Amino acid sequence: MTDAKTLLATRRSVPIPALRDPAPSEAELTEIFTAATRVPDHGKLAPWRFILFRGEVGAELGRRLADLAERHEGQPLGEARRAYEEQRFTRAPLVVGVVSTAKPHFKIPEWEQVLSVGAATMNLIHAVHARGYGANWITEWVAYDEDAKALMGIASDEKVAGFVYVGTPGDAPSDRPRPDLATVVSEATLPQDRV
Ligand SMILES: Cc1cc2nc3c(=O)[nH]c(=O)nc-3n(C[C@H](O)[C@H](O)[C@H](O)COP(=O)(O)O)c2cc1C
Repeated sequence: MTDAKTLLATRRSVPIPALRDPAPSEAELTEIFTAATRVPDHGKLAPWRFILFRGEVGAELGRRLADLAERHEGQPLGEARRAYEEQRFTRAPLVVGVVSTAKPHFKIPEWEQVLSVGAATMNLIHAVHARGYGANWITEWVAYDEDAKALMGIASDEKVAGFVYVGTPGDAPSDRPRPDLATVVSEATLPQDRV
């Protein structure tokens, strides 16, 4: 298990084609989802849920999403595009759909519920990486298309936070530039006195 300091300092997304078998075991997945659901959550609403896409169901959903894309676009998909859509849930050993179930609440702002799904997604990713696996958080059109959501069993009042692709990384990915802290961190200032 990678220690927390190293994990936070070094984690980065693994390109999806570099995510190979094996996926985390079922016992590891239980630990990973336990970590993913251990997040700040104002009001203890658990305003998120997780869907595992893998195996034959993942393959069949990919085929149906390819058909849906074709219907939407009104013409046959090219060979490469069809393969891409069909392999949406099989190009990594496991894809976790993270769904926001945030809704209006008499006390807890919906915005705070939405923030909690981001925290859950990031905890999921860190828990995956801590165990030596790799992850990549993407969305793409299927996250925003109501017909695609219905195919994936996601209600119209739910939102897709992302699809987290999970597997064993091949090569370590090179890093990418990170923000200059001076541009994003500042001391609070007092308001200017107005005359
Ligand atoms: C909500 C969300 C959705 C994203 N969707 C995509 C996507 O559809 N396609 C993509 O290439 N990257 C997407 N990204 C960015 C990837 O996660 C990207 O690999 C990542 O930002 C790289 O940074 P990292 O190395 O720190 O993980 C998304 C990121 C977030 C937070």
